[in-house]
Amino acid sequence: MKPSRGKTPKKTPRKPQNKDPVEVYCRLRPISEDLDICVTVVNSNTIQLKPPENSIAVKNGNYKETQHTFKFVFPELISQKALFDHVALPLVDDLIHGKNALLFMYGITSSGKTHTMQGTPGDGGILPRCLDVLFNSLGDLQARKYVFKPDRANGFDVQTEADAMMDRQKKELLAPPPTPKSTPKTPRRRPPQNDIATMVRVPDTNRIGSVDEDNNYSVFVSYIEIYNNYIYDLLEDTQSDGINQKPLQSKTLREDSNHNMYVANCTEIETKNTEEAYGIFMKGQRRRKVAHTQLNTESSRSHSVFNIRLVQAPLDPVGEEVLQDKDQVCVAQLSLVDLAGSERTGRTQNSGDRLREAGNINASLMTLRTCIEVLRENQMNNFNKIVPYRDSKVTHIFKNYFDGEGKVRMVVCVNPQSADYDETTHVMRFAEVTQEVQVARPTAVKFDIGLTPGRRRANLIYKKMLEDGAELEDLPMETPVIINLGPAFPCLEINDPNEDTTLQNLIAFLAERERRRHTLQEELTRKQGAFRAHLMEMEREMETLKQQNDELNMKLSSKDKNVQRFEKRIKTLEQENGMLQRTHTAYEYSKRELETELIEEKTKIKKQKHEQERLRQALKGVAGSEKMKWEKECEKRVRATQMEMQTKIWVKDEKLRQLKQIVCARQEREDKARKAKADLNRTRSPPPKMTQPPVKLRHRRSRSTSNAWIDHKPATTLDTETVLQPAGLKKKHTVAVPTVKDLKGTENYMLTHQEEDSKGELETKLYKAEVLQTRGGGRAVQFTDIERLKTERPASTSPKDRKRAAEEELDSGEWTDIETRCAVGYEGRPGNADPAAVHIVPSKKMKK
Ligand SMILES: Nc1ncnc2c1ncn2[C@@H]1O[C@H](COP(=O)(O)OP(=O)(O)OP(=O)(O)O)[C@@H](O)[C@H]1O
Repeated sequence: MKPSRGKTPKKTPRKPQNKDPVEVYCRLRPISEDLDICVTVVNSNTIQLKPPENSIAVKNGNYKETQHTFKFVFPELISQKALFDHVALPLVDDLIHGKNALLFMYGITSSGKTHTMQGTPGDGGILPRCLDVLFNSLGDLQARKYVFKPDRANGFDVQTEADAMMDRQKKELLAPPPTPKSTPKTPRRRPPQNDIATMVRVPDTNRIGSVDEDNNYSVFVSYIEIYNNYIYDLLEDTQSDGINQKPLQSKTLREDSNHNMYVANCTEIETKNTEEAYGIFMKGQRRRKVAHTQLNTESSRSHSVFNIRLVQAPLDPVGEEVLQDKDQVCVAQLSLVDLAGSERTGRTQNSGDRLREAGNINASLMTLRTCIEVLRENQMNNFNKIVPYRDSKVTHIFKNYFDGEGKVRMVVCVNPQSADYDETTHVMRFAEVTQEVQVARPTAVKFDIGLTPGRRRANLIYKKMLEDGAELEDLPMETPVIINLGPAFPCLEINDPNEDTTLQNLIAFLAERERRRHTLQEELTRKQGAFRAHLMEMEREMETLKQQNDELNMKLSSKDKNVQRFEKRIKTLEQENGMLQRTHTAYEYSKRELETELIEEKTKIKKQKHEQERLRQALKGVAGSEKMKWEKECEKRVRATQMEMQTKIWVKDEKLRQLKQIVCARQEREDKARKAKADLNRTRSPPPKMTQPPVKLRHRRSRSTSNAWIDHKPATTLDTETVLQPAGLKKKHTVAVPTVKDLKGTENYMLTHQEEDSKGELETKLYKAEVLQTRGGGRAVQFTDIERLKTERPASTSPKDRKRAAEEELDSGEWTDIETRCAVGYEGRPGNADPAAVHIVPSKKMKK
């Protein structure tokens, strides 16, 4: 009989087969002591459910306690190992013997399904233990990597060790350089505290003893999840856009040539030890969709399926390599399924995505229940109803386990708390129905193709002897293990004396053996000869190769030297580069500092300029206002002085007027006498002492310009009827009050002043002056001479008296007053009638 090929659940076991029921185990999870429980363990197979007061059952009047029986009941405190040994270890054994198996966790949310499947680092669940036991059992019976290659149609190709080595080298060359691990942040990732792959794992030390040593094995794993009724490959290498990994694309289900369902283009990774396989599982686990719900902090939102496929094929007759025959490749599969927990949305209070997920989870679990129920009905009543596997991906993918052959086991996880009672009763009902479904018993793989058992061991011994330096001649030529005489003896039991078929069969069998033995012996002899020749040829080749090897070694060492030289050079260049970079950085730094300083200086200058401008404006304002103030003050003072002068002049005019009256009266009396004595005595008045010119000489008007002069005669001046004119001046312009305008056209000036002396005589004084141009364009009057005319009564006046009187007057304050006045010059401004400035020539008195 040919071994099963592609033994993943087969749809068509055509001959009548033995069937086994689905085995259902029940596991209770431990809960807090202060919570009410509704489940009690009756015995190792039975649990009892008691409806709590607030359950729907009680509200509906159903107070009945119910008992449920399972293959085995694991109480709360059962260890992971005990559960594994009981439930999953036989499945690993089956896997090694080429039998398919399906193990799934079922239960409501937060009942301990994931815990049972995955466990904790120190106390692994079913999955890591399955891997441990599998690899412990296979040991060095594993084929080299890539000897078995997935053929992309759910089967496997086999290739020689040499080809496999080529593939390995290619993979190593193409492998990207190791990059720092950056796991994208996606909602699929579990919190790091649960990343148990990073923690210490305690492996299971169990191993299956009955592994066929004349086969080679390879383990392939794949990990998928069914989320919202879409299949995702959790091991798929997604491309990254630099920040995030691209989301996973959903996969489709296909049927292979043996009518087995498989996920198309699903990543299947060949692994050689538990750590590698477990690492792959954890990689997928991080991508699995989990979420926080009211009832479980890390609730699985999808069904997950971890597939372990064990590929095996017999060794060739010499026990060296895998037999190069695809037909002899056997594939068995163990599917470990962690179903998402059913949940009542009323209790979880989910909304949005969680609600949609819950809906899909419940719908797929409902389809599973329906399928199981229809199957059971079909089997019990011999119906042929269509099982709605296709209604959900989770049932579609496992269709072959129920329709084909394989062992199916289920662990029903139960949370014994009273709050879960109503949902737990549903689970119990489903579990009981499932136990009634029968699945075809799988058959163990058997490679009965006439190859001698033990050939691997013989080959190893042979190699060992060669390694130990045994001579070719000493080697046992008749290696008993590499040939055999065909299949085992047929059944020799004879129950009926007349039955001769058995003997005939035996005769035929022995004849066949005889013939085979003969052929084999001939073949052996021929092979020995060929082998010797081959060995000799190999020796020669080996010599040649040794020589070539020496040459290559020489070349290699010279290349090594070159490489070392280049490495040194690279090192030096790197150091130089480093130095340059440091210098560059330092320069960059100082450049930045200087730039900052420059900006600061610029800002300072700008500020200073601004400040200066502000001060200039302020000073301008202050100067303007000061100037105006002083102008006003000057104006005020000038006006005051004018007023004073005006008053004095008025007083004097008044006096003169009174004097005139007196003089007129006297004139009338002394008319005749005065006319006779009309001779005027002229006394030269003492010339004013010039001290310092009030204006700079360069401002003197040129004497050649004009000879015109101003005769300043106040209106009160009395006519003395004497001729008293300044010498040398011709053009005369008489004014009562001179203005700057009057002064402009002239160089000379004369002021006529009259007053009455103590004796009542009228004295007329002529103050002569020069008109000078001032710096500001005005005019200054500088007195240069005084002439005095005294009109006296002839009777009372002697020349002696007149001289004395004149001297007295010279010394009197009156004179001083006039002198002081003569030293004052008025400076006029163009367009301004009043003098703008006064120049004072210090008098004798002042000097003193
Ligand atoms: N046998 C057990 N011993 C100790 N803790 C357990 C056990 N079973 C479950 N738990 C704890 O109960 C919590 C819920 O368990 P778990 O996540 O396995 O539930 P679940 O059935 O997978 O839920 P869901 O369907 O929502 O994913 C976890 O914190 C887990 O550690």
